[in-house]
Amino acid sequence: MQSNPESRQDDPYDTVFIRRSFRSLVRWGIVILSVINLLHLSLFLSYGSRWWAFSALLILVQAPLYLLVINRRSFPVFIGGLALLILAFGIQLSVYCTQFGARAGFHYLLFAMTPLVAFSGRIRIWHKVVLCVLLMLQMLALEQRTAPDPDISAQALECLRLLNLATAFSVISLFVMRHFMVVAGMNSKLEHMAAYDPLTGMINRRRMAEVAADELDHSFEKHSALSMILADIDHFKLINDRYGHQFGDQALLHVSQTIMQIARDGDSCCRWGGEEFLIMLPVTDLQGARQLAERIRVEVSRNALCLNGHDVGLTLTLGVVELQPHEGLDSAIARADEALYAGKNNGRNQVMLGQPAAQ
Ligand SMILES: Nc1nc2c(ncn2[C@@H]2O[C@H](COP(=O)(O)OP(=O)(O)OP(=O)(O)O)[C@@H](O)[C@H]2O)c(=O)[nH]1
Repeated sequence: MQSNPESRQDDPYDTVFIRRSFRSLVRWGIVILSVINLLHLSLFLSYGSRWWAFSALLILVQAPLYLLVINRRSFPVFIGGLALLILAFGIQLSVYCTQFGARAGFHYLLFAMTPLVAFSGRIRIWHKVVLCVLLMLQMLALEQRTAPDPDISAQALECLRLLNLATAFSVISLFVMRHFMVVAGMNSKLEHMAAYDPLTGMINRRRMAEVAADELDHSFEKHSALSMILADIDHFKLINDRYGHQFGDQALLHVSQTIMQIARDGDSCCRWGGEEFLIMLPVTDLQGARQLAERIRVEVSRNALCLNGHDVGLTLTLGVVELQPHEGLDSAIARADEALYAGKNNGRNQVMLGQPAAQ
């Protein structure tokens, strides 16, 4: 069995998707950190504090680490750069808190680290809990800091506190919202993958079972007719063997497109299996379904596929049934299948009507 080298089988929370999402969050975090550092620098400058020099030094030290984390594809380099960055950030906050006291609110920025810990992939859950507890302890320790003689005015301290508080709030909101959007987007992609055939774009067997159950209920409630067509490409194995699987796939696509063009809006077209298609026709009786099946058959047989300048003809055999009152999906499909194979035995390239269900 092939496995993805990037995914770890023993940890369901560690997926390629989570890792990509985490890296993207880290990139966002770096952009935000750069902006905060610049804001701190300009605040120190505007209030005439000599701490602007420390702030500028931090920017110079952190810049190469940003590049290391942003550009590297190798995990050890990425995680090493990130660890150094987090260490530098932790030291930065501790120094600021020691210098200005908790009143300046630098420790609030530690809150903003929690989404990064929570959304990371390779760290196990209990390691994340330990990291969050460590963050909390550091925050509580910094919260106790007092600075009787900060090198800055009370007004500047208040500005710093508001800036740090607003930053922590914004970063958490941004990370959580961004992660929600990524997860929601991924979820709808997965739902689509679970319901559609990637080659033809038709709904798959799994989704068709749900659609058919709804159609059965609806036709039962409204006492309306409901029919189905099971179509199978003739001698498809021969086509694959003679012209190759790629051409076989092209043939499947061609037939599926013909079916979808001819079917009406309310009809449901499904790739039922390898070279089999199931079409559900609400409010359609047996004769209506037979006519539609005949149109599909004629259209497919008329339009040959071109391969290296040669025309390769395709034909379909189709089994058609109208569902009988209280008949289940399995029974109707079994009747359509019988009709289809009767058509195969009768020479193929034809539409066969199913026998009525045994009462
Ligand atoms: N290219 C391609 N071939 C497929 C796909 N799915 C199934 N097949 C092939 O379809 C062929 C079906 O062959 P059979 O079931 O023997 O039927 P047939 O050759 O069409 O014969 P009749 O149905 O009796 O006319 C097999 O060779 C499968 O490998 C697919 O997605 N792409």
